[in-house]
This record gives sequence, C-alpha cells and structure tokens, in this order.
Amino acid sequence: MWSSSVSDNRNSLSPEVTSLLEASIKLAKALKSSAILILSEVPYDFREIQNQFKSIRLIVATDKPKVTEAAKEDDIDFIELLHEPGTRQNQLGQSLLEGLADELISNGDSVVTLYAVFNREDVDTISVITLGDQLSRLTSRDLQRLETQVPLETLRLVVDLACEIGREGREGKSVGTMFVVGNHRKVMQMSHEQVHDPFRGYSRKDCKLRNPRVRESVKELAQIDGSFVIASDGTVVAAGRILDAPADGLTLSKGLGSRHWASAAISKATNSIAIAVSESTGTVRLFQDGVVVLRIEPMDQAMKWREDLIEPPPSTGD
Ligand SMILES: Nc1ncnc2c1ncn2[C@@H]1O[C@H](COP(=O)(O)OP(=O)(O)OP(=O)(O)O)[C@@H](O)[C@H]1O
Repeated sequence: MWSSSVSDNRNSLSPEVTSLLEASIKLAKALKSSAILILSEVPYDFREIQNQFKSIRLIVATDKPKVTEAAKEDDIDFIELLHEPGTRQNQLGQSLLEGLADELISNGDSVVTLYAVFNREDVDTISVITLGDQLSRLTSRDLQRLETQVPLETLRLVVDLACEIGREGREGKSVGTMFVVGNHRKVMQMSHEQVHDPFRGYSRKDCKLRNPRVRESVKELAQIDGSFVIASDGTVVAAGRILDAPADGLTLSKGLGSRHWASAAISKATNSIAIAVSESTGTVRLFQDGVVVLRIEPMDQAMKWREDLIEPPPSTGD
C-alpha cells in the first residue's frame, strides 16, 4: 500500500501515477534493472516512492529547483538538468549521461524511465532504455553543453581519438593516456616534461589533429607516460607532459587512480577539458572544473555522432 504523506510542498500520488509507478517496478524486476529514473516536473513524496521500490534505486532528474529540493530533503539521488528549451528525449539523454558520469547507473543497464509527455505535470509515460543504445547516440549537443571555450570540432576530434585508443589499444595491448584541451599556455606552465617531447620542433601546421597522420602519431605515442596538451584549435602542443596541478579539495569515485586525479586537478586549475582513457577498462572520462562530466564506455563499434535526436514530442504546454 502506498502511503504518500501529502504536504503543502508535495504533489499527491494520483491513482494514475501510482499505477505507473507500480508498472515500473514490475518492468524493472522483469528486466533486472538496477534503477528507475523519474524525469519529474513536480515534487512527489520521493521517500515513499523509494520505500516501494525497495532495492531498486530511484533517481530523480529535473530542471525544477523545487523538485531538486524535495529529492535532497528525501535523501534521494538526483540529477539537476539545465533549464533550457529541449525535448523530453534530450532531457532523458542528458539525464542518462549525467547518471553515468555520476556512476549512478552503468553501461549495459536497462533503466526504466518515467516522464510526462501529454500531461503538464504528472508523469504519464514509461520507457525502457538500454544504456548501450543511448551512448552510441551521443550527440554533438552533449559536448556543446559543456559550455567551454574549446570549439566543438576540436572536442570531437579528441573524444573520437580517445575512444579509439580505449577501444583498440596498441598491438594487442591496452593503452591508457590523457589529453588536456584548451588554455594550453597555462597547462604548459602547470606541467613539466618527463621524456623528450616528440612534437617539439615541428611547425604548428604539421601538428594539427585534423591531419590523419598526426592522429596516427598520437595513437602510437599514447603509450608513453604523461599527457598530450592540445590547443583549442586542435594543434598538438606537447606530449608526455606530467601535470602538476594540486588535487586539494577534489573528490573522485573510488577506484580511480593517479591519471584520473591528475585530469580532474588540471581541469579545475586551468579551465581546460581533460580527457582520460583508462588503461585497465578503456573507459573515456571527460573532466571539467574538477569533476567527471561525461563517461564513455568502450564499444565494439565506433561511436556515431549525430547532430540531432528524433522529432520533438508534442508540446507539453510549457
Ligand atoms: N600527474 C600526472 N600527469 C600526467 N600523467 C600522469 C600523472 N599521474 C599519473 N599519470 C599517468 O597515469 C599513469 C598511471 O596511472 P594509474 O594506474 O595510477 O592511474 P589510474 O587513474 O588508475 O588509470 P588507469 O585506469 O589507466 O589504470 C602513469 O603511468 C602516467 O602515465
């Protein structure tokens, strides 16, 4: 039995919403989903919903401050979305990427999602999203959202390269590496050379990542210790740099080692984007301002960039 305590600042769970929640529990059990994500326009009694979900994790995603407040008050995992005109699909995509970055869900999970399409407030729709599919549809917009000075073209080139290195390794061996993109003068000041820099002495125009030969060299050199430094225009400025930014005050998920700490620290200290490829798992993580903002799991097939998602759903009356 649902026992939603209706207070002034919470919306009651209508019979329709309760039925949808019950259906989502059944679906999550049948599909062995670890999480049910509610893209919520209004604050419900999230604690009661989590009680009913039992071991299935409730995740609340929203761009409404009063919903975030309610989730915080109820001690429920939440994802704050940027408030911007966007389709529900975009919001869902963003929620799942953020959920992955925060390690609330993992690649391969089937996540049951609830959201409003036809109603203005209450959830009215359920879908099941398998995260492999979602990730292969990473859009350019997901990178655009990072609101960085680094042009999208450069970010895409580096993310693609990082994913290739994570997926393929080199000569049958897995390879880990890192890239720091943007604000390269400051990054150079906050790092030092360990081995002789193979890019030194070349003119800038011979070090553009747009050039496939340069990308091949980067893949080969990814085996050396340290980081690549990339200018915003996509020029490789240096390789094998050891980053010296302090990691004070940062927090990272358990299990991430020195490469990831160095990435988080440099992104915080220099306002750059750091991209780490894990040697042990091939996972690519993007760091901005000291935190993971995007996580991409290695996939069998190359990631396909899409400029946009599917047609917008009918207006929700917003
Ligand atoms: N401050 C740093 N600057 C540049 N590179 C670094 C720095 N610290 C560590 N690294 C790189 O990370 C490598 C060691 O990675 P370590 O295994 O400790 O990290 P990790 O975060 O667990 O990464 P992985 O998942 O790849 O194992 C080093 O060989 C070096 O190339």
